[in-house]
Amino acid sequence: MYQIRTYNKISDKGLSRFSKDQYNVGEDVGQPDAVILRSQKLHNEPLPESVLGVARAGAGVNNVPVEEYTKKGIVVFNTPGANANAVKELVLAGMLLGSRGILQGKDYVNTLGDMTDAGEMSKLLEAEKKRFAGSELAGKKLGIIGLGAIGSMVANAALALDMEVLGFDPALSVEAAWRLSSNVRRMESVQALLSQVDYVSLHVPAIEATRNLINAETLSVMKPNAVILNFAREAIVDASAVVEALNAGKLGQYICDFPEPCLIGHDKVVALPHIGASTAEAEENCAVMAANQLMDFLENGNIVNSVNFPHTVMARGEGGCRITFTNENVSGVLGNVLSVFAANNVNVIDMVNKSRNDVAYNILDLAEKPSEDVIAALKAVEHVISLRVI
Ligand SMILES: NC(=O)c1ccc[n+]([C@@H]2O[C@H](COP(=O)([O-])OP(=O)(O)OC[C@H]3O[C@@H](n4cnc5c(N)ncnc54)[C@H](O)[C@@H]3O)[C@@H](O)[C@H]2O)c1
Ligand SMILES: O=C(O)CC[C@@H](O)C(=O)O
Repeated sequence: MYQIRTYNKISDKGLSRFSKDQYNVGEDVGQPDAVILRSQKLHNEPLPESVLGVARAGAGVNNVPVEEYTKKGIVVFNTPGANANAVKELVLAGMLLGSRGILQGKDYVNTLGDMTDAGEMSKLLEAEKKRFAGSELAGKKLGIIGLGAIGSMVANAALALDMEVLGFDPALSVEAAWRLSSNVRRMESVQALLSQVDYVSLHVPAIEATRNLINAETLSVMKPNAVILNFAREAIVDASAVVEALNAGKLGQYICDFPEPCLIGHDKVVALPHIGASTAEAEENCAVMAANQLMDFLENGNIVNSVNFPHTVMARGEGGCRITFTNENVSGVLGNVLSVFAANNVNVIDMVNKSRNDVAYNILDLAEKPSEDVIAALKAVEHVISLRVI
């Protein structure tokens, strides 16, 4: 039986992918082979040595100590694009909240609970509604920083709303470029983008290069009425610099999915409780994708959508036994492993060897299962980090 530990509320549609006769799944699983989670922070949570893979049912992996796990040979997966539509829709809602007096108008109407005369109420509302007038999105400039799964969807939707869209993404993937409308104007720097836009939406991962991407300096080039939308991560925006800019009349509004104490109650802030991906559809998509990836990894050794290991897939063939191993990405390791097979008359039928940064990953199909001594000799090869017999 494979053991899967879960953190957070993972959609049943995903968890039911794990067949009951092959998988034991739950929050209290003691010696897990794999972990599936959403936003649980794993940085200070020691994982048992038994863990081979960690699947983030979502896009961001800043809650997982990826570098540390890579050194241990733990494969980290995410679910690219699986919740992108949910985030896109909330960003659109965020832009509408920023452009019209929707929340303010609703709050005002709710103060009229003591009125009993409908005619009086109607007269009052018609007199007061000018306080809640807004402007349209059509014709406004939206800047998007990060044009991956979410950013490209937001860009295309904004174009459909007749907005002018400017984008910045120095590492745009080919797939993302294919998804993106050619009407998005490419900008060469964050500053150039920020200085022109009425709205800016952030869709970059929280990594060292994007920490406090929005700060006092970058804020200083923005239009005084501009609206920042942050549905990416807290760490990307210096919230105290944002509050200062809002208070000084140098920024229009801040609309985000990441409340911080300094933002609470500010009348130019709309802060939501990290619900960008909280739709039934997104939760299901992420959970199903994460579960499928984990099953393929545990049962076949295949690696799809990992953030730290190379994409490695080999169809199951005639072999009687499959071995996978991870090694430090230095020369000679594969040769030394194959020498162990040769010295012990083990026939390798098929194999694939891929590398990514400091790690290499290998799948080998063998004619038959090698002896325990051979497996021990393989594990002892210098620079081999971990090895499984499937
Ligand atoms: N609010 C939520 O619930 C929610 C849900 C999903 C994702 N997210 C966040 O949104 C982020 C983006 O998600 P995605 O699915 O679009 O990911 P993605 O990987 O498809 O896209 C990220 C894009 O950012 C670009 N990028 C990286 N560094 C950059 C930089 N310094 N400047 C400009 N562009 C840069 C990449 O090239 C890539 O195209 C995630 O990492 C996650 O933190 C939040
Ligand atoms: O699981 C969630 O609710 C949030 C997921 C989101 O932050 C992500 O990075 O995909």
